[in-house]
Amino acid sequence: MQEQAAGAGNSSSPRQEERESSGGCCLVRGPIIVGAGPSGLAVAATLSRHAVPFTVLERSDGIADLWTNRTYDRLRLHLPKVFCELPHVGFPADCPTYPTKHDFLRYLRSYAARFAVSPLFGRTVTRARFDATASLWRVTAVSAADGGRATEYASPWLVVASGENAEVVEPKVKGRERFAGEVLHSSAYRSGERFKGMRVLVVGCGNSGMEMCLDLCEHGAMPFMSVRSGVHVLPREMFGTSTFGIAMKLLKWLPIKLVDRFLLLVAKMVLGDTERHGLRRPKLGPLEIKNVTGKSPVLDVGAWSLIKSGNIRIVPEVESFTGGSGVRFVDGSEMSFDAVIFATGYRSNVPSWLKDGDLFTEDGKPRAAQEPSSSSWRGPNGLYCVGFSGRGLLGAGADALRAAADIAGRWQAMAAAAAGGASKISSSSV
Ligand SMILES: Cc1cc2nc3c(=O)[nH]c(=O)nc-3n(C[C@H](O)[C@H](O)[C@H](O)COP(=O)(O)OP(=O)(O)OC[C@H]3O[C@@H](n4cnc5c(N)ncnc54)[C@H](O)[C@@H]3O)c2cc1C
Ligand SMILES: NC(=O)C1=CN([C@@H]2O[C@H](COP(=O)(O)OP(=O)(O)OC[C@H]3O[C@@H](n4cnc5c(N)ncnc54)[C@H](OP(=O)(O)O)[C@@H]3O)[C@@H](O)[C@H]2O)C=CC1
Ligand SMILES: O=C(O)C(=O)Cc1c[nH]c2ccccc12
Repeated sequence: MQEQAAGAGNSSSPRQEERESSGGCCLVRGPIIVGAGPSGLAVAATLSRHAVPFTVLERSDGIADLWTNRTYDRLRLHLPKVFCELPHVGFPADCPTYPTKHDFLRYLRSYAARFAVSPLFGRTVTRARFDATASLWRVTAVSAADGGRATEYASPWLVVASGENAEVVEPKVKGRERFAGEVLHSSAYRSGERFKGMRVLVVGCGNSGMEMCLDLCEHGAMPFMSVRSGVHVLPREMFGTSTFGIAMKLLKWLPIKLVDRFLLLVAKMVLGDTERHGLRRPKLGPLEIKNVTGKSPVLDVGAWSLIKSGNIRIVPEVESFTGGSGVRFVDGSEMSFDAVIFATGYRSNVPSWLKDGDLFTEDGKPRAAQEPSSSSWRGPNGLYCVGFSGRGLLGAGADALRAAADIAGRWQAMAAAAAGGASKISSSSV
């Protein structure tokens, strides 16, 4: 049966044609791309420039689900826009240096429209395996709107672009079911407005935890931030320019350890000693730890001064919920809260559906991240990974360019071989 494309214009798009093959499987033209976030869009756009067709499968009902449905209202990119551009198109000149999430979404929508990327929405990829006999990736996607109907798509190339933040991470804390107040993950937090006057425990001190505490304060709530192992806090800007931009420039000339020492020296001058206020700094420097473990430094947008002034209070790691509004910490102390927000991060979901290829560890990280000599963007048998290098949007764009160029080379070689075969047939039949 011919699979009907869900997104408007998809079935009519020559780039995303699907061809029926036997056994209820759609053999698609060009690669299958899993995910229509910034990474998936960047690969699709670059393929489009190489005149290679593609099929994008996206579980949500629109592009960039993370940015559309799983982020808070006050979110802005914390790197300047020049470091967050996707390949081929910059942000508009009138867009602020640190675009809001709405600016970013506008940019992504216009990017998708410009390159005629029309994903098949509502398709959750649940399985992908390489069929060595047919030399094809067989990708199963389930459509909730269609009563959970599963469709198999097949292609010689599979691009994994489902993101490092596909699923929420929430620790299983003892006694959670006995907590009387609301418990939510940062991905479900929109604004501090409805927490006005409430004592809110925010678990985690990454960028999400910090920015939510700031937002809660600004909305008249009383935030407490639970810290397990500490974090590097850096000012978002140093000497009037972005800290990230300065770091990138210095890295061209200096080793990472030296750049880290410089960043920490300036951070100490600007922010003071964070350890004195309960935020221990990790042993590795801010850039090195990002490289080695993926842990992001906090780029401060205002929370730090509220920690210093005591408006955001630091508390230890949570041990258990004690019933009612009580929470016990690992140092044995107890406090009561009206709500708890887990700002405990995200993980990729690739290991749950990618059944072949040795590119990912069991916890969803590209193996190459542990082996710096190997590349994380290409795996065996026509498998590609975009957006898993732990280097944000800039890294995703670089992966996309490499993956699309590699696929385009193979696509063109196949097309040339097919044309050669066809001309042989036609000349022999004349
Ligand atoms: C709050 C927040 C702020 C951030 N800010 C910045 C920033 O300022 N600068 C920066 O460089 N980076 C930032 N990041 C990092 C972020 O990872 C990137 O900005 C960007 O979203 C990565 O794009 P992506 O396409 O790889 O992943 P995502 O944006 O997560 O997109 C992946 C897409 O794949 C879909 N998907 C997942 N699983 C499946 C499946 N099984 N089947 C089908 N579809 C699937 C998802 O629905 C989603 O639409 C931020 C992250 C967060 C959480
Ligand atoms: N404005 C922006 O651009 C923003 C960007 N981001 C980015 O989004 C990504 C995700 O950020 P974020 O959501 O903050 O997640 P992170 O993974 O960066 O931080 C998670 C936090 O939760 C803590 N944590 C995790 N598990 C547990 C546990 N079991 N018990 C106690 N604490 C725990 C971690 O502590 P520990 O270190 O001890 O594991 C850490 O402090 C990052 O790349 C970040 O930079 C996020 C928000 C805003
Ligand atoms: O927001 C993030 O965590 C990102 O992935 C962006 C990013 C990539 N490399 C960095 C180094 C320092 C701070 C942020 C980033």
